[in-house]
Amino acid sequence: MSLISKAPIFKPFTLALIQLGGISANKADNLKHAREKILKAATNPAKPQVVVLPECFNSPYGHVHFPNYAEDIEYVPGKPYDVAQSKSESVKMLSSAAKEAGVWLIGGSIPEREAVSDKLYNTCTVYNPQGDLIAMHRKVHLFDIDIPGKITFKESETLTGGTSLNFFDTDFARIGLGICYDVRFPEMAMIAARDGCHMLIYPGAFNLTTGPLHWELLQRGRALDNQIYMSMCSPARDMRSNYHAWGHSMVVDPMGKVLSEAGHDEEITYTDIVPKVFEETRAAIPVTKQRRFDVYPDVSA
Ligand SMILES: NC(=O)CC(=O)C(=O)O
Repeated sequence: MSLISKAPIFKPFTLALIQLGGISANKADNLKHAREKILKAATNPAKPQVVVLPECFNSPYGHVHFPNYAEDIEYVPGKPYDVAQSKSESVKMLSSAAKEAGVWLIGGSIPEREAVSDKLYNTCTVYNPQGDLIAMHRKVHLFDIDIPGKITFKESETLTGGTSLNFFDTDFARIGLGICYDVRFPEMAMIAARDGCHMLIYPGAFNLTTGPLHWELLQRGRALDNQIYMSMCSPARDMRSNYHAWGHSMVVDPMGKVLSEAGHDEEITYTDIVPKVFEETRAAIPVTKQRRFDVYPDVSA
């Protein structure tokens, strides 16, 4: 018997992706700017129910910065979390912004320091419209790449990979979480889909080498393989920073069609998520019912 609870009935909703610009070395400025954009997104005539920030929105992106910006969150899954007692100023801001805006908020990611182990993680926190912290995801797969002459990046110099897969339920959908490089690991998306997720949302920050080649391809691949909605939310590109984010925050439908795509400057996109497409795709191309676990193993089992 599966321990996974029944997913909520999938209903239409609107998703806002905040492709945040101007992320600087000043954390207070980053938090203030993110808060303004959350409230701006929520008051848009599109009336989004879910608002998303990008990966590493409160600090410059780079392993050397993580220790200096890391915050102690102390969230225990399944246990109530008292935001008023939180040691994390980013959690406090995100919680109050979600409450004021009255939206589900996927708070991008921030560097986290777990006090008991002194380990650092790249961590996404999620809030309901009452401002409660209801889910957390620590980037499972660390971004360690070396493309000669192009880009070398080693998150594992300072970070530890998370050890759990995570999703959360709203009143209208089950949403799976990942962060950036996690999208390269199809098993994670496959397991989320088999666990009943209707959509995957990954804050991310691809770069000018992998972005043009892989950003869209990976999202369309994950969407199509699993017949699921898929979205990634990037920071805006800043050529004065050390890491040049690709931008192009995106939403893809279960047929693999790109529904919205930002440019590379600061921008907020609004996209309607429609259950009909999810259901029609699965009915028309019944791969979800044609798996041959007598021939190959079920990685989600
Ligand atoms: N920044 C990341 O985690 C991932 C990335 O840029 C890539 O996979 O390419």
